[in-house]
Amino acid sequence: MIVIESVAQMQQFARERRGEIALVPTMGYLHEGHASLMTEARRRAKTVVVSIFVNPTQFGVNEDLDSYPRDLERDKKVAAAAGVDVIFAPKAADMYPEGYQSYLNVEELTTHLCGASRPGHFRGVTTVVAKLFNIVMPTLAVFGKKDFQQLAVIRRMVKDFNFDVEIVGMPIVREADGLALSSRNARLTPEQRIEALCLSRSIAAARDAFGKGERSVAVLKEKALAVIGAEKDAEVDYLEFRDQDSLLPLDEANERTLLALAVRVGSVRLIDNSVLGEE
Ligand SMILES: Nc1ncnc2c1ncn2[C@@H]1O[C@H](COP(=O)(O)OP(=O)(O)OP(=O)(O)O)[C@@H](O)[C@H]1O
Ligand SMILES: CC(C)(CO)[C@@H](O)C(=O)[O-]
Ligand code: BAL
Repeated sequence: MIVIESVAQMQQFARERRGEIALVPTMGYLHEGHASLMTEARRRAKTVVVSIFVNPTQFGVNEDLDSYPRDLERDKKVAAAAGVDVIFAPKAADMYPEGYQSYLNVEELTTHLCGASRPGHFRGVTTVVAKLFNIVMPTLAVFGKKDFQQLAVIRRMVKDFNFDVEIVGMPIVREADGLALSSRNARLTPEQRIEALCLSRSIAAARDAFGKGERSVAVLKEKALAVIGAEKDAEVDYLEFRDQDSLLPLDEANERTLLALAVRVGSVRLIDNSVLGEE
């Protein structure tokens, strides 16, 4: 495994391997969720590139860019164990040099859910992912369904801008107790780590009621919110039942309905989701 920091060197490497590259875009502090994406990339392509870049353009001014966990030495071990060929870890000044002024935006899908809570976030995500596609030149890129809206936005961008990249979505990897793996979990205190279970437990409550035949979104929402309301340090950012394609609100739930939520546990904002009719 090699580590490439320079954009120009990465692009040179990609030119030589074009047609056989799978990309796994990440912000680092790698965990088993990321490893599942790397394993899928390894299965599908001859050359696997993992990008590690805490992208400043997707963070709002009062967000956690500075406190976002980083540890390249640890990341190298996780990536090597998953059979990764290249870690691409560029510097912000190389990705956004002086004079930089170009952005890509998906208009409609980004107005909902995380896009509403984090204005400008998805504009930063699509911009950096488009840049990564041009630098790494992958034939396929693997993303996690934990960031369900991000995956939908990227699929839209690829379609609208005719990127010649296959997008692969992978299931959410969870701890044994149900908490979705996330780099930000590292910032939870032991007490908050227990409270953070309210995300997956609220999903379980809604799924349970749905399984018993409840279809009213108002009732399902009340049941899911009650689980989070019982926690001292947990504050709901949003908890929504949406059409999984348009992300628009619904009154009646069905098998394809997406339950997506973002909850602040102390100062740590966590997300989770589930499609009601899926495992
Ligand atoms: N638990 C998980 N299961 C599957 N995929 C995941 C999981 N966590 C993250 N991913 C995916 O890994 C990719 C990189 O995500 P990122 O580096 O932001 O990790 P993260 O753990 O989601 O961090 P954050 O704390 O910012 O939520 C994304 O495609 C994301 O959906
Ligand atoms: C896709 C991504 C790597 C872009 O910075 C990021 O949003 C993430 O880690 O999900
Ligand atoms: N996984 C999404 C990256 C972010 O929260 O900025």
